[in-house]
Amino acid sequence: MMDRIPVVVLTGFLGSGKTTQLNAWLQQRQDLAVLINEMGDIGIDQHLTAQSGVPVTLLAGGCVCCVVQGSLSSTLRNLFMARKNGDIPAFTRIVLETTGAAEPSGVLAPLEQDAWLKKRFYCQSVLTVVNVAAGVDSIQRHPECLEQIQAADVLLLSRTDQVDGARLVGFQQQLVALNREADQVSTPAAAELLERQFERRCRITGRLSIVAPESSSFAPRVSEPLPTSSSRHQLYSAALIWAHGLSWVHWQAALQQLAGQCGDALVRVKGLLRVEGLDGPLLVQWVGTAEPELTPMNQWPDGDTQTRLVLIVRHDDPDFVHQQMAHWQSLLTQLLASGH
Ligand SMILES: Nc1nc2c(ncn2[C@@H]2O[C@H](COP(=O)(O)OP(=O)(O)OP(=O)(O)O)[C@@H](O)[C@H]2O)c(=O)[nH]1
Repeated sequence: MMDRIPVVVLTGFLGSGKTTQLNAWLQQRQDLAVLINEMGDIGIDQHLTAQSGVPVTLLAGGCVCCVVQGSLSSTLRNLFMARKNGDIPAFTRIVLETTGAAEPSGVLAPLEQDAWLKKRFYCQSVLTVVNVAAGVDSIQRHPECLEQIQAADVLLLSRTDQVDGARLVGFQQQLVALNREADQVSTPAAAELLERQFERRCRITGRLSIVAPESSSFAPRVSEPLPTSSSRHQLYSAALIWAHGLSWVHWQAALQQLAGQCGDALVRVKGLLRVEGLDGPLLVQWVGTAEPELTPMNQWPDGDTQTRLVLIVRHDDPDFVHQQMAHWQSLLTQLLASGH
């Protein structure tokens, strides 16, 4: 059999720190190809990925574990052929950054079920980023978090800078109860991790051998059967593309309004905002109920100076996110019209 190309699955809940970890690897390694899967219809992450010269492909519009599995298969085929024909550098492995809602075994299904792909690719590892500051609450609230932790070969602990030592140790023990086989490593993890092989996965024809949790106290509160549509997660996204800009102060007020509208349902916001007086966009990174992080960027990553923002909520009504976005957009229009 020809040498197969390893695929490393980088997963972790929304906003846990996947792109941040990926960027750290891209600064050290030129021999990767990267696939970035985003839930929303517009991609933000590919603009935040270091300009490293490695091939980066965006799979937008849904989760690779269910909605865009077909796109994953065709993208892997295209990458294989482009590499073979010398159209792109001869990468040694693929890093697949999933959406924060992905179920890792669903992500791997095309690699196991498609005979053509199976001959050419294999899953080398599942690396799961866990936001230590969000802690147990996040695991209890979001069933995806638990699935991702249990599927991991290695747990990459992010935001260790935001918790004290005792809390970190306590949380690590709780993670052992959920997946006792996975090593725990703080981010940014060294790039050597990308080489590590995990025997149990290869032996069982690439299938995940999920480690059963010892403790039931982490059982997710939402325990509905998992349908295969995009609604399986009760996580829904809406995107805004807006040609206009506002002052920084008005953007802050508008973001507060968005938080008020969505309440506890708000899970993740990220975007590039056009701000009057700034050459580049204002990068918004907002995870759960924490304060939004607003960072001015020197320049627009792709020359497109429109405001772009993705909102992700957890709600049982799929229309909720669109209603909130429509409501918010009318607020933005009012702010614009008010002449601020
Ligand atoms: N303080 C701190 N912030 C972090 C750390 N890791 C990530 N962040 C911040 O957390 C936010 C989200 O990080 P990302 O790397 O974009 O998270 P992600 O998992 O790729 O997000 P999604 O793709 O939306 O699921 C960003 O503002 C990061 O700067 C960390 O270890 N410490």
